[in-house]
Amino acid sequence: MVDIPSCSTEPIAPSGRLHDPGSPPLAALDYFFPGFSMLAGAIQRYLHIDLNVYIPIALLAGALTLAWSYTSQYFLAQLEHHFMSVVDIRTDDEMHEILLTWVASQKFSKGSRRFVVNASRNSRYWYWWSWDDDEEEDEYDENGKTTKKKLTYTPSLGTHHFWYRGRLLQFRRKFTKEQKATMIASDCEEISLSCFGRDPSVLKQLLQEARERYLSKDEKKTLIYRGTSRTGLASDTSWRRCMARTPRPFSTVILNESKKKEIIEDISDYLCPATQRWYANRGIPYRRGYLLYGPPGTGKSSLSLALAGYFKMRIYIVSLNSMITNEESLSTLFSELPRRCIVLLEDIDTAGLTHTREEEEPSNLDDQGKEEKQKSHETKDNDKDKDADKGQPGGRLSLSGLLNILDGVASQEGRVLIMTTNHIEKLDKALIRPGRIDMTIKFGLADAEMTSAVFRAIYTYIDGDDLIPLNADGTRKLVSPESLEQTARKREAYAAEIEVLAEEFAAKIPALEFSPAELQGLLLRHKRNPRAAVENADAFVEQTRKERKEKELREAEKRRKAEIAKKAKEEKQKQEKMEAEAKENKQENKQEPVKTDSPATETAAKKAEEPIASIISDGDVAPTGKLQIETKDTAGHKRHDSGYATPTSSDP
Ligand SMILES: Nc1ncnc2c1ncn2[C@@H]1O[C@H](COP(=O)(O)OP(=O)(O)OP(=O)(O)O)[C@@H](O)[C@H]1O
Repeated sequence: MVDIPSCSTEPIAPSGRLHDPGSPPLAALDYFFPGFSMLAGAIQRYLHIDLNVYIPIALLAGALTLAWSYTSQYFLAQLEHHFMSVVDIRTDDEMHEILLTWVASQKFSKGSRRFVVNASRNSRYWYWWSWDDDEEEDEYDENGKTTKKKLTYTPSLGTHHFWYRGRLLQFRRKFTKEQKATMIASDCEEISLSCFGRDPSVLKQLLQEARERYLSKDEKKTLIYRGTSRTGLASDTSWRRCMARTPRPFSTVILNESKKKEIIEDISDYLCPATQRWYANRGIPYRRGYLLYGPPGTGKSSLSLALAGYFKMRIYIVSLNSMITNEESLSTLFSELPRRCIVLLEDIDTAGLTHTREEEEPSNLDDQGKEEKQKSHETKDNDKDKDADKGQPGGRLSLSGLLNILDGVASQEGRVLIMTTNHIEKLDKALIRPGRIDMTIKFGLADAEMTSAVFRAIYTYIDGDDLIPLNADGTRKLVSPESLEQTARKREAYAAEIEVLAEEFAAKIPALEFSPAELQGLLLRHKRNPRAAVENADAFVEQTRKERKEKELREAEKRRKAEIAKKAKEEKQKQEKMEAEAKENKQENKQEPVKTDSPATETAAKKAEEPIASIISDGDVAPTGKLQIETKDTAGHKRHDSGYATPTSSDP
């Protein structure tokens, strides 16, 4: 008879002996993984594998791996520290963008097995994955349909090696742990470049090359930067490149030609190196300011962009209406400006900057008056600031804050400052005095000349347009392979027709009623059919007037409601005050009854002691039914104790 141990639950040793469940390894494992010894027994019984033998080996292998990982990391860190050169690039520095753009164009990046792909220019960090802007744009076939859109790639997180000028370099991309919790993913990134050897010159060469390529690529573009905050906090503002645009030709801005010439000559003269010396020799701060004012949509921003394109300067835009704009953030932004650039401050009529210094220091007040006025202003300002402070740390920008920034050390000399506003009348004289604003340019609603110019600007044929003259029905058709002569004749006829239509259009649009932007809106609705635009001009005028009237009515209604609410509030406050005073008087009268020979005061004192019900019958009680003391002033107005006068029947 063979004794089969399978019915036993005891683990067995390879020798055929049962495992001792109390053996140290099993006991320890059982402690951490309850039921492990049962599992080990079953494996041994059915698979004939003794875990008792393998576990120590596995543990040893694990320990060795761990030790290797730590030691290799340590040695690599030491190696990097002593025998490698490393350059770290900060996320908020423009170099970050420059390097990633360079990396995106490299072979190793395209051949990377783990990578980031990007197809959209609208991606927040599209420039990380794109080198050639043209590459990115869609291509169109002759029917105007998109045919293809190139994808661009950069290596994903981790370490990547590549050769540069015969040297092995290392590109590392990683997330920083501390930032992960507070920032969005792309902002947590850190990148570094390293090379073997203690001489970092190859890294510097690479960075220099990347920068030069980047700048040469942007040479023909207008770079637009905006003051933004990554976290939405004013304390975290910095300039972010938001766009690289094909420069807007100066001729496309519709403005008085002599004015345009004047601006260009003024800025050219200012930017000339000799002028800088001239300023320096005379100790005059080397800066120049321009104020563009006028109704919305009349071309203020367009002119600023066109100037940036014309003078090949970057434009840095910050809106003073923005929630992130306060003294601290604006000061930081100004301190980060390059030497030569255009700074566009939009909406300078924004709240906080609209009270004038004249209000604070009127010349016709004596010293005491000035002091009182000043005090009342300070209180007002404090209240304003307090209100603003509720919304954001640091509060809103104040006038003196802005002036400090414009004149202070943070303001870069050599920049062209452009301020825009819709309400020049609201601006403090100090803000626009010479030295801060050296030239003021007015933008107005479209007159007949401007209207026809807007029309021509939209419909004039420009080389490179893929559309050619009108069909018989007034629409334009796509280019077909025609003889050059024929095309030229057609273009001539088209240009003549556009001239006539422009005049017709201008005749239909009432002068000084619509902004160029509004007219452009209408024309863009019919961009392939100028005749339709002319035909629809009357309807546009009617419709826009109607909409404006409705808007005005809505706003008037809103104002009326606000007025009523304000009055009701005031009334309530007045009444509360009267009640409180009446109560106070009553208490006083009770405590020390008024003793006087005057019959009027006696009556009043008697009335004060009378029960309220009897007074009500006299009709001399405040609407709440509480007691009021009434006298008459010299003009015959009844005066309640609150001090507010109401007309009596004797009033006219
Ligand atoms: N004088 C102009 N010349 C050429 N285009 C104009 C002109 N005025 C307005 N436009 C067109 O109208 C649009 C809005 O113009 P823009 O942004 O320059 O106006 P704005 O005066 O800066 O307005 P806002 O005060 O609201 O900022 C643009 O697309 C621009 O092309």
